Amino acid sequence: MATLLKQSVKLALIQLSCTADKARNLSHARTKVLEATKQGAKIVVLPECFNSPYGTKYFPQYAETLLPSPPTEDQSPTFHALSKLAKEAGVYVVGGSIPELVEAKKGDKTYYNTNMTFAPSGELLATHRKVHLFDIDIPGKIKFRESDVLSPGNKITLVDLPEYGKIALAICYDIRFPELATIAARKGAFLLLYPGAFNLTTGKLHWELQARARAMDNQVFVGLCSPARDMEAEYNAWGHSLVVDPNAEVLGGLDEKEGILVSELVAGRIEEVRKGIPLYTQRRFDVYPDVAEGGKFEE
Ligand SMILES: NC(=O)CCC(=O)C(=O)O
Repeated sequence: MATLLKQSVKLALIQLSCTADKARNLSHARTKVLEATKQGAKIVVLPECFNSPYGTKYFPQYAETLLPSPPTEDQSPTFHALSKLAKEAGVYVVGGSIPELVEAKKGDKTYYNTNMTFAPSGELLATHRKVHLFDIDIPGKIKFRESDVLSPGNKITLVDLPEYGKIALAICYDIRFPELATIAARKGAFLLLYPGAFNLTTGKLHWELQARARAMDNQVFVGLCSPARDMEAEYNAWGHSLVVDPNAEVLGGLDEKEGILVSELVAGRIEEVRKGIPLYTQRRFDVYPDVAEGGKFEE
C-alpha cells in the first residue's frame, strides 16, 4: 500500500543563533546545514527570520526582493545563498523566513514574512508568505503588531518532494489556526513545518501544545523550528524546537540554546496511527458542512 511518506527520512531543525549581521547569519546557517547533512538529514529547516533580528523595525531594513524570480544577488543575497547551499549539501532546504519587499512601479512598498524552500538541485520549489500576522497584546507581558509593517500572504503552501511526498509550510503564528493545518493534511501532506519564533510569555504554555495538537488533529508529523534564545536581543525567542509524530508523541526537542535536532520520520507511521484511530473515515462533514470544502483525504 502506498504511504503518505514514501520512504523514511531524517529531518533536521536548525535552532540557529541569529544576530544583526546578515552575512554572518548566512554563513553560520551554511555551517549548521552542512553539519546536519553529515548526520544524514535530507530535509533541513531554518527558523523564522533567520537572517535578521525579529522585530517590526528590522523588517524594512533587512527585506529582500524575491520577484521576479530569480532575483539578482543584490536583490536577494539570501535566495542565492540558500540555493547554493541546497545544491552543495544535496538536501531540501526549508529557508525559515526572511522579510520580503515587493515594490510597486509607483514606489509603494509592501513587506511580507516569507519562506523559500529549495530542492537539492538548488531550484526554488515554493514560497510561503505568513498568512496570519502576529498581532497580540497581553497587558504587562507582550505587545507585538506585525501588521504595522507586514502584509499577509493569501495561500496554503504544499510542496512536493518527489522521493518523500508532500510537506506543508506555514510560519509561526499560522500554527494557531488549525484550519490551515487540516486542509494541508487533507491535501495529503505527511509533515507540517512551522519555522517560528514564539516568545517567553506564550512559549511555555502554547508552543509544544500547538505542535502536539496539530499532529493529533491531523495524524501527521509536525516540526517547529525556532531561533536560539538571545537575552541581549529585543525579542527573546522561546527556542525549544521540536518534532512530533502522528500520534502526538514528541520525537525530540531542544532547550533554548543553539542546536541541531535530527529526527527520523518513519514511513508507514501515519497509516499505523490512522488505522488505530481512524478519524479520517469518521469525519461528519454533514454535521459541520462549513468546513467540508476541500473534500476527503487524498491518497
Ligand atoms: N513570530 C510569531 O508569529 C510569534 C507567535 C507567538 O509567539 C504566539 O504566541 O503565537
